[in-house]
Amino acid sequence: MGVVGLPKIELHCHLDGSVRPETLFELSKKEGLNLGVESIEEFRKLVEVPENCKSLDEYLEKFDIANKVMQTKDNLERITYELMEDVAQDNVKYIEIRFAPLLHINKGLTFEEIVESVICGIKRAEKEFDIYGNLILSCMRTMPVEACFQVVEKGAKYIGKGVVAIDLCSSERANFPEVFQEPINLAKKLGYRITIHAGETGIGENVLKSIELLDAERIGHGVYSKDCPEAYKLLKEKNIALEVCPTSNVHTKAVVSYEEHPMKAYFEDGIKVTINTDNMTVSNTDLNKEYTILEDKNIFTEEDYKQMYNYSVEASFASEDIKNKLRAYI
Ligand SMILES: O=c1[nH]cnc2c1ncn2[C@H]1C[C@H](O)[C@@H](CO)O1
Ligand SMILES: [Zn+2]
Repeated sequence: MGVVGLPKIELHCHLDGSVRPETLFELSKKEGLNLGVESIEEFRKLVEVPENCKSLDEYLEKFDIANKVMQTKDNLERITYELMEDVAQDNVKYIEIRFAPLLHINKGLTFEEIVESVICGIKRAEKEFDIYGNLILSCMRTMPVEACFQVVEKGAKYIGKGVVAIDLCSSERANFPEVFQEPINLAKKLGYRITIHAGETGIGENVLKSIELLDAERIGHGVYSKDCPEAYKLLKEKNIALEVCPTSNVHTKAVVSYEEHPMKAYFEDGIKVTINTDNMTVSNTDLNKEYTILEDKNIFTEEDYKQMYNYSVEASFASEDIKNKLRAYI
């Protein structure tokens, strides 16, 4: 579909899963991590998911090295800037980068230093490249609810100054929406937009609960929405976009193959499907690769691509001013 040259939008991209591999290798040596590898090829095997990955939980083990080096202001700023630089080369015009600030406090950085470093990286890249960026603060479902309150409360001062939304991520259990309802409802009151990872590798009911209890405006993945008719109905009625990440879904075994992914059926049924990378390094992908795979497998056409671009613009948490610029591209 010749999408490589077309403008693109990325709504679901984790910073720690998308560190430029060469930088990650360089920084891991500088930080003295003893990984027992000599070459970038060997190193890539440590940070990329293997084909035989069995589950989301196994996939999540691939973030360890990145989070060990993402513990200084300089590293956080540089990694963010380079991600924006790389995707700008791919003609991505707008990106929402997400990360979990509390994964970066291990060497004494304050919450403010962490978030401000990432925002600095975004702003520096915006000045140099033809791209805009915003930040989504992720709360880890593996951490206590109090940690989520902390992220929501401390991050609120950055709303409108780089931060746009709150997310819940990591391992998915059946009752997580009930567990995190209070801090996410508080986030809504404080002015954050809400996107939630739900129904990723199972448990379609979590999509329903994320909409009803957490007021989710977008759903991360939502692969299993079809298993919960009420959730499916609400996605349609409320125009809630799905942030689909095809290669990541194949890797986590959410689906057995691209062809078996329900994204096309959802799209044809009018659900607002958007295409994203999730983790460019862990899944060894980028937006061009995602669209090229979908074209080669005859899953989406160029017309579909344009429709999904429009869905991404409308579902983005960008200002109206930036949305207007994005609308003009296509
Ligand atoms: O696809 C995902 N589902 C759930 N959690 C994820 C996914 N990709 C990355 N994460 C987690 C691992 C990272 O350390 C964390 C913050 O970016 O988010
Ligand atoms: Zn994700």
